[in-house]
Amino acid sequence: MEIPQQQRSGRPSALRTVLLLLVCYPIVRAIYNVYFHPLSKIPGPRTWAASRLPFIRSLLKGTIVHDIQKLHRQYGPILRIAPNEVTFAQPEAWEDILRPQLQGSQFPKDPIWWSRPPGSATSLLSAMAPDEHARIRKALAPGFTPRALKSQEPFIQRYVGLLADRLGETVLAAGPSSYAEIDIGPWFNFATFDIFGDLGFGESFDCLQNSRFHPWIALLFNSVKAGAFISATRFYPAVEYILRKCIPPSLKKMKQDHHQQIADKVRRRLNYEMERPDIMSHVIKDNTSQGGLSIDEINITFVILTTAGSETTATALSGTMNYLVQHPDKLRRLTAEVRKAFKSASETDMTLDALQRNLPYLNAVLSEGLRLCPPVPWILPRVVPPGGGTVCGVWLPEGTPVSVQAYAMNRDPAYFHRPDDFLPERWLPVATADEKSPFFGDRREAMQAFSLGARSCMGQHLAWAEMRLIMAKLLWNFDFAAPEDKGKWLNWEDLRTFLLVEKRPINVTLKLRSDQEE
Ligand code: HEM
Repeated sequence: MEIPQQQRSGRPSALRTVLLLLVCYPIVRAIYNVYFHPLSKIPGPRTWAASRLPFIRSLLKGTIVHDIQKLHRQYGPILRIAPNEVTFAQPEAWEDILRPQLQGSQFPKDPIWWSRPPGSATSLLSAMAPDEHARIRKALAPGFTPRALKSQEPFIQRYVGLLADRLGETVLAAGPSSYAEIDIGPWFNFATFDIFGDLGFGESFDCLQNSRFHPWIALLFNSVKAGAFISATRFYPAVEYILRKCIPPSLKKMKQDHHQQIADKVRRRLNYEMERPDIMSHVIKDNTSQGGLSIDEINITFVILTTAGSETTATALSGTMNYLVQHPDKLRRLTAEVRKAFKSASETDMTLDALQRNLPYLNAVLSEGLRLCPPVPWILPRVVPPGGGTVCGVWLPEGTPVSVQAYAMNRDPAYFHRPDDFLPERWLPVATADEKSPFFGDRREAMQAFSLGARSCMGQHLAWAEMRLIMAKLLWNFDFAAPEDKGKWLNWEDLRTFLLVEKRPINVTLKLRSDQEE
């Protein structure tokens, strides 16, 4: 049978039209994005303004924080990093985005990064609506006050003591009067995970006991990395849909087992008959009142707290120690301060109170560590609320994702003198009081390692307590140094970021302090 002429030519021409559209649409869209989009006047590279792809590439490579830092240097503190997104490296952005003054003008979280996976309960981090977030935060808050911290001090002291003991054994195993060369990074993780295990679930993860990660924790960083990949797919819902369909059953089973383990841990803690002043005790106590948390909300929130509270603190400690051993003069000054302040490193001498009050250089060193190695190097996007909003003097249409670049800002010469150098002195009181100090003009408010506002870090008192005690106890007990072979030194700027910082070995040498050997 002969196919009519119209039909014969119709198919190819329909196909041609579809192909033409597929080719033309992205080009037209890119031209619109660069020249006619409401954000077209905001500085930034054209390729990033034209399409989301350069951003995604940088995110998946783990270089997003450094790429954006370079772009800020080139284009200034207000930067368009995707067709519809703007990021800021200007101190005022903290207040404008995270603590807006006008009632009802909260910038909610961008669901691309935070929305919960299907079937999962709402957690503190995934709660989008301000009132739902406030309900969960209120239930957790009593466990994070300075008063609660006081009653949690014995738990913290126990694990930090165990950390010092285990490192002491490692040194002794290397032979008398000798020194050990170790990667100190995992040890910080062991301590912070064990502390949170006990404060959160009533049982440590036994990382210090076994000198290795609990299998569950070994999965956590990979899941944070996977989180970056999942967020990338969400920019293209069809890709996200297909990838979700392709998840192998073995991976789904692993996830289920993981959740079951957490649920078991939480159940065991909830069944305790004895009172213990940990974080969970406050959740249980207040849970009978209206607005308490469901068991699923407790499970998921405590999983998130485990990473939020442990990985971050360990990163800050790793970064600070890495800078210290590479700056022997600062290390010497800090070690001397710690050893002079305490007769012993016992719980009764080296208290959290004393560490906070009497060691200005320790506090300055940790602040400098947080500046150069922020554990949360960029605050993931919030969304401009209905009606639009102004950030750093720029009006933005509603729905625009906006973020704060902590890493770029902390190393910006516009805000800090010699910004890439490790100079704890900038945080000493004299630097703010003495006009002649080179650090007098530093914009210290640019550094907000714990963020600001309704969603700022709940665990900052705990984090400071852990950082001070761990650093002081180790320096009191051991002499630290960098390995002689500079090839083993880590350059913090080389680390990749997948929402959190991906660490590499922090090689240090340590021996028992020389005035104690005999
Ligand atoms: C040096 C250590 C730490 C740093 C630098 C840090 C930093 C931060 C930052 C920047 C945020 C805000 C993230 C955002 O809004 O996108 C945050 C949130 C949070 N942090 Fe931390 N954190 C640290 C340790 C801890 C610890 C020890 C805990 C307690 C277990 C903790 C619990 C939380 C919680 C619960 C939130 C979410 C608060 C909310 O959404 O209402 N953090 N942290």
